[in-house]
Amino acid sequence: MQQLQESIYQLIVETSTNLPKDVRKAIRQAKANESAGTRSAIALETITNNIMMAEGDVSPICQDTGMPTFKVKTPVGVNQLEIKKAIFAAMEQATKDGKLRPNSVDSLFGKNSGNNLGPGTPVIKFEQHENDYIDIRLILKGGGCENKNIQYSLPCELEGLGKAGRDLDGIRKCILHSVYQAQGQGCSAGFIGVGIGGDRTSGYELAKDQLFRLTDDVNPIEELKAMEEYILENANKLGVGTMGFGGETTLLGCKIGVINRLPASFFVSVAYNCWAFRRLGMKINAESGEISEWIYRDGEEISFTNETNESGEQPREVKLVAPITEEQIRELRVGDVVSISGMMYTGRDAIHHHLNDHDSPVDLNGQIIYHCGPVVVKDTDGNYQIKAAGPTTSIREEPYQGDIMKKFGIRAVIGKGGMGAKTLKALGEHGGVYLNAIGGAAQYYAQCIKEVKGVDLLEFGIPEAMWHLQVEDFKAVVTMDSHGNSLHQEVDQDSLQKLATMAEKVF
Ligand SMILES: O=C(O)C[C@H](O)C(=O)O
Ligand code: SF4
Repeated sequence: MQQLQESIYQLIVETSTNLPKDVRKAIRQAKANESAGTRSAIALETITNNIMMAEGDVSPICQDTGMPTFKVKTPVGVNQLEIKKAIFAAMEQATKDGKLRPNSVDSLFGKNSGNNLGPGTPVIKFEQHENDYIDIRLILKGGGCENKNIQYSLPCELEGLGKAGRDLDGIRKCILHSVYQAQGQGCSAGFIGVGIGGDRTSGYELAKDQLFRLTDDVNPIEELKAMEEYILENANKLGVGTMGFGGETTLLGCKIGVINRLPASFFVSVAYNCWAFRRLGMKINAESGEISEWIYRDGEEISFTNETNESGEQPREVKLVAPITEEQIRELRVGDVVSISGMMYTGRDAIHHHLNDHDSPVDLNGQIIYHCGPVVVKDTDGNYQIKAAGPTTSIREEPYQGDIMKKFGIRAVIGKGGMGAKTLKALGEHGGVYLNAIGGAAQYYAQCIKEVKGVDLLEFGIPEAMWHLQVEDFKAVVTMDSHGNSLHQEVDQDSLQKLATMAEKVF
């Protein structure tokens, strides 16, 4: 049991900190395809640096270590309850060690269990197999990309593509649409797993199962092989690009599976996974609990160190230190890069909900709010250490953001994926700016955080508390300015037009 727990702990740590080779390969290709100096190229540079930093420091690639999902195959006769116990204990340890963020939240009362255990967490699926070893695979899929999963019920009418019928071409349209609707919000470029058929539950299950396939495997069903190739090629013509910045690569992988359906139902379910596609596996000796082999680790080592693009024209870089004045904000334009030093305050879902009808625990006048739920541990001296701190998807705060900026005099918000029309209007009225940080680059940003100066509302749990952070040279891109410009709106409209050129029947 102790050895089994130790092996599973290794699996968790490696999955969270060391991106698999096939995923790295796809990212390396995306980087090679991007022209030097573009926003997407710069974002990919940060992403690849982040991947290397996470591996080197054995720290989470992304602060959102997701919904841990274990798929376990055991020889007949192995005690599955023992395995479950070992998984729970290993999860708890990995959370304590800052390799996982406490991510299990009571849905009714909002309390974070603090140890990643609770009703429904983690997800563990058992099966038996004829082999004599335990095959255990783990995927850590974050909440932001999970929110971009989508399920279609055919026939249906799709934006840009028109009617999608109960046939291969209808399926093609759904899959293309799924990539379009994700935009940059699930930290594109992403990977998709698609499930055709089943009921609503088994359809999604099948879609997620596809994420356990290697990115370069070949679909044994001829039609699906052709579909996977078609989608990968054509989704990359949408121009959403890394983080939704526009660019050459929008999709890094597409895997499609099929099961039977009911006569009345025809579901196409899509599981969207961000570039931080964390999945690993191992074979464990059923007697001793020792690791006998890693899965998803074959092949050449993939690093990015020598791949640095020669930079083309560099965007304008503006230094910001809070408190920021309205005049400073009005000077910023979409496309500018800002480098922030000084203070910023984290605030995500619970904080925005709270600030809507409460006072702020700190004076936010002229300040910067960072949409971020970090991984935090206390060191031996009792000081908080930020272990991972990338941005979270900002659009969830759309109902609140504009009002809260005006109410407290906040001048800048940092997040990812962009915000909507209401916030854009408020930025213009109030003199505010939206800054896009690179999603998933949790090590890169953690390194910019020099000190935790304080924390408020810790009762909301570590990811949801308001952390007072002192930062140095924290870089982000202006993607929505106070003059009515939004890069996100532009990329969305442009990609919708491109999607519409793909309406004609192909399959
Ligand atoms: O919860 C987070 O920190 C990020 C989340 O995965 C997101 O993409 O919004
Ligand atoms: S922040 Fe981005 S990279 Fe991290 S889990 Fe969310 S979608 Fe994935």
